Amino acid sequence: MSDKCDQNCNSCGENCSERKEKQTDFSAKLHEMSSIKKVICIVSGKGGVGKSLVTSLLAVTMNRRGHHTAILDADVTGPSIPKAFGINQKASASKQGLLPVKSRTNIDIMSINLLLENDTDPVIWRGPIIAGTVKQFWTDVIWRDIDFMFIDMPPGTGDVPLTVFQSIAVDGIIIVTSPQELVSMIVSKAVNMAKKMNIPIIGLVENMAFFKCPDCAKEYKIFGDSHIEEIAKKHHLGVLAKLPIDPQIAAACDQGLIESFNNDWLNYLAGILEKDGGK
Ligand SMILES: Nc1ncnc2c1ncn2[C@@H]1O[C@H](COP(=O)(O)OP(=O)(O)OP(=O)(O)O)[C@@H](O)[C@H]1O
Repeated sequence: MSDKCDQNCNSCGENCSERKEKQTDFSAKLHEMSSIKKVICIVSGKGGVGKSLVTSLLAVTMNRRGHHTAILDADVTGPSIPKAFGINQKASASKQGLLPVKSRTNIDIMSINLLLENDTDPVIWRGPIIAGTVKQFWTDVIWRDIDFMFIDMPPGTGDVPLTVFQSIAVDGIIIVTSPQELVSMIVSKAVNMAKKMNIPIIGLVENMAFFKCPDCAKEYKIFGDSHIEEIAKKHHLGVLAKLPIDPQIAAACDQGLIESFNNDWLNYLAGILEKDGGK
């Protein structure tokens, strides 16, 4: 029996000979020195729709509005957060736990790329190891006085998102989509997963919704007409933001300067998050 036994086999992860019942509660305990008021997951039904971009911009927006903000990069096989923030240094540790790296504007960040020796090393791990790593970002990192944590989830509805939802106390999710064919089905999958896990859906964000010509200000729908309003209505959800295709934002991400990019795209969403408390 573990020295920490609280007689609750249901939530205990120890492989103990005296186990009385199967583990059904997979929730993981936040590090004892951490304090996080709100945890928001950014998800997408498929890859490449701009989930990491929305996570980064949302963290920057909330930080500018005076909230102490953090990003947990759960996209372990495709971690793009450190690059967008221009972070080159590695994470350090104290005796008590791992310490997130601070961005230029004081956003706390943890990502697998802050732990690997080389940023270009591929993470060739199986699902349970990846999921275990994300869990450790929750249990072993000291997240001090965080108002809003944003989790950049891996794309899809597979093993890792499932483990994250089971182990981390998530307050809500934001689903990112783009105006392409198949999106309706893919959003439905993400919505249904959240419903099955009993996690509140804050709403939808459409990325790459249009391109605004810098010369004549005409808007072009590069990926065709959007069906986001119908999809949102079908699931009784709100559309929280529509982001344009903007070459400047792509350049800012590539140069590690996302914090210097000025826009008001996510202000409405920020207001909704604030209304629900968190600071
Ligand atoms: N609105 C936009 N305008 C211009 N470039 C964009 C926009 N949204 C995303 N991009 C670019 O598209 C690429 C993919 O975006 P991002 O990494 O955010 O997607 P993702 O959904 O997180 O991808 P993955 O599922 O692979 O993790 C990045 O290079 C990003 O800079």
